[in-house]
Amino acid sequence: MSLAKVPVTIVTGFLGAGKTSLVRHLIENANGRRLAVLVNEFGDIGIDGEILKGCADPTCPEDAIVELTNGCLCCTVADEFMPTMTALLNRKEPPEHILIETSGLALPKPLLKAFDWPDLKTRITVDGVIAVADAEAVADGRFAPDPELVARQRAGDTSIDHDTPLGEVFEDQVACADLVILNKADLLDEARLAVAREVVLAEAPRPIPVIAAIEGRVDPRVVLGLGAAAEDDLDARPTHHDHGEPHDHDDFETVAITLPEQASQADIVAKVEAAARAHNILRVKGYVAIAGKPMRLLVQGVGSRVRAQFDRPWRAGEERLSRLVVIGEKGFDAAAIATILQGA
Ligand SMILES: Nc1nc2c(ncn2[C@@H]2O[C@H](COP(=O)(O)OP(=O)(O)OP(=O)(O)O)[C@@H](O)[C@H]2O)c(=O)[nH]1
Repeated sequence: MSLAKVPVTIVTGFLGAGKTSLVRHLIENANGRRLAVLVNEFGDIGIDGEILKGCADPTCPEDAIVELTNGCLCCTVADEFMPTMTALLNRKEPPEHILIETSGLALPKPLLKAFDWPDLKTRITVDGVIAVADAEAVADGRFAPDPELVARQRAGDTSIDHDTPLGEVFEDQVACADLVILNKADLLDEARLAVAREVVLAEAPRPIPVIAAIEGRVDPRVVLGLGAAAEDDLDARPTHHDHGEPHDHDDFETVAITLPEQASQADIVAKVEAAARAHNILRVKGYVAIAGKPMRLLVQGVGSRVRAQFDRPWRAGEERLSRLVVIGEKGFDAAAIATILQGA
């Protein structure tokens, strides 16, 4: 057995920023390197795992893509995370690199701490923490209330205060990162991209590279092999929960809404857009059955931007079930959203 530790890359980033797109790109461009992927999502519908299994190949076979949907990885370390990691490491052909996609609501630091456990530390090293950010959302000030203020504060070197749950999650993710990817660069011009970059740099507690990307397309050599050994470097990665406060998941709410078969792709996209305009929805994703279509439709919304594509045929015997997971800040009006989505 080799004594070399297996490198692990943790991919963090807010809901809908492009983590799955990045992981998918890394699988597709593995250059023969044997990969394993662990995906964590809140909610019982594992959509990211489904998407990623769709691009499984010999270097990253389907059974090396594992999904844990039972909540926060770091809260299930003993019961789920450790056994899963051990099983991946004990595969007959062990992975040469492991990618972990965290839930968009997860704080990466508590997970990072799990790698400091003796059981894992002897076998694994955290090669790097990659934070994927939605460049448009960052430039729009959806995480930092006022990007210009942030830039001014940065110039004055005062620390920036966040009191929104969104801001806190974003701040913790950037604070933990070895590299930030400003994804969705296609949606911004150079000037707004520069604003987004400023916001990220203002958040980062230490100098880190910030690179722009579209659909997570970044050269794997830039993302993998950072050699950060992040598990030995926890103090450089501050979090809102360093002082003993437990983190909870109460700031956000997830509901799964079952829908009847939809008349057309345009129909369901229009409904999701309408719901997102009327309510403060952070993320929508799921599969939908369209009348007369043998393929299932993958529907994804981030804020009010909605995308849909047919991904694969419904399998023989598989129920043509349409279900969308909707995530919002706590207290959002799930019933009203369901009414819009279920509307005829
Ligand atoms: N315009 C644009 N859309 C993108 C880009 N990258 C991803 N998307 C879309 O953004 C949505 C979210 O992408 P994902 O890769 O699933 O994001 P994620 O961070 O994994 O999402 P969660 O796992 O739900 O947090 C999808 O509809 C993607 O097609 C990009 O570079 N440009």
